[in-house]
Amino acid sequence: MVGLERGGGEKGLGRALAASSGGGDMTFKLVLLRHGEGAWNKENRFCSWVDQRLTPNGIKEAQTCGKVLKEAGFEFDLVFTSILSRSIETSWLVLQEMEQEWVQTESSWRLNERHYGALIGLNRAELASIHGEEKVKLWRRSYDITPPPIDESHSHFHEIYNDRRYNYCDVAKEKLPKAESLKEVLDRLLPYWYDVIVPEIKKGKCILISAHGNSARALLKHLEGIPDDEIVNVTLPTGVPVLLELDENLHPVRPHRFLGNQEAIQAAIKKVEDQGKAAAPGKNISVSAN
Ligand SMILES: O=C(OP(=O)(O)O)[C@H](O)COP(=O)(O)O
Repeated sequence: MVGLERGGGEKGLGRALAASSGGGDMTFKLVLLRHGEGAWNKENRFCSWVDQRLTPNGIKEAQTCGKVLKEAGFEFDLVFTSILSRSIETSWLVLQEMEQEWVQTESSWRLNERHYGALIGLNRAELASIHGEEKVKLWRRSYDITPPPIDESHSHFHEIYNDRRYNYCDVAKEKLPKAESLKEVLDRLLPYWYDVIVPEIKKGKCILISAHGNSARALLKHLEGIPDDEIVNVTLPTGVPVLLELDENLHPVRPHRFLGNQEAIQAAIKKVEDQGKAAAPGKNISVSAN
């Protein structure tokens, strides 16, 4: 369990930083979150736009996250999620734990996980044993490499594109991505960030964004100006709140902070990184190494 006592100094953090003016300068706080563990996180498969539920462990992670944020004194005014169930379910559990279930929530496909194209459903370790760990790392963590696109022959194509949640997007269904690099995630996320989220932050609202490993990485890259060749080293664990403190121009006033037990968080990051290590070759892997 993530314990505040070990991290130290987090009690009252939310209150102290709530759009406050310390020394005359406005500081906005924003909490970014990758949802709790989903079924395919556990199976080490690229989940992406396939709608998977939280595992019992993922539910616990979300509840622990809620406890951490409550203990730190956060009072959210608005929550944003993707339209994938695991990010929505995580936000419910966090708010429930914080006794803030009433907080308004808005969901957009623009916060969805990166579209992993033809890699969706594949096991990372098996893929690494075929194509090599370096190639899998490039697919997972590079900035501008787009994986092979999904097509109708993919076993999850129709499940994704016939899902009626995509009828309500602000782009036509046929224009939705078929694969994305991190750069392409940022391209579709930024209009939502600037048009919808930023105005709310500038009103002084305390915002939680419950998103995904790569949609959260893309936003973090943008906000912190992380260079293209350094974003490869940024990995987010499931269910751990990331605090960003921004000035009035939405520039970070200090580097982002993971809230909770720092030892446990570092171990969780390593676990996500290790998902790309090679294992014995499996069956049913049919992606071309282009
Ligand atoms: O669905 C995914 O991310 P999510 O669990 O944050 O929604 C991706 O499969 C994450 O894969 P990655 O950690 O290899 O980028």
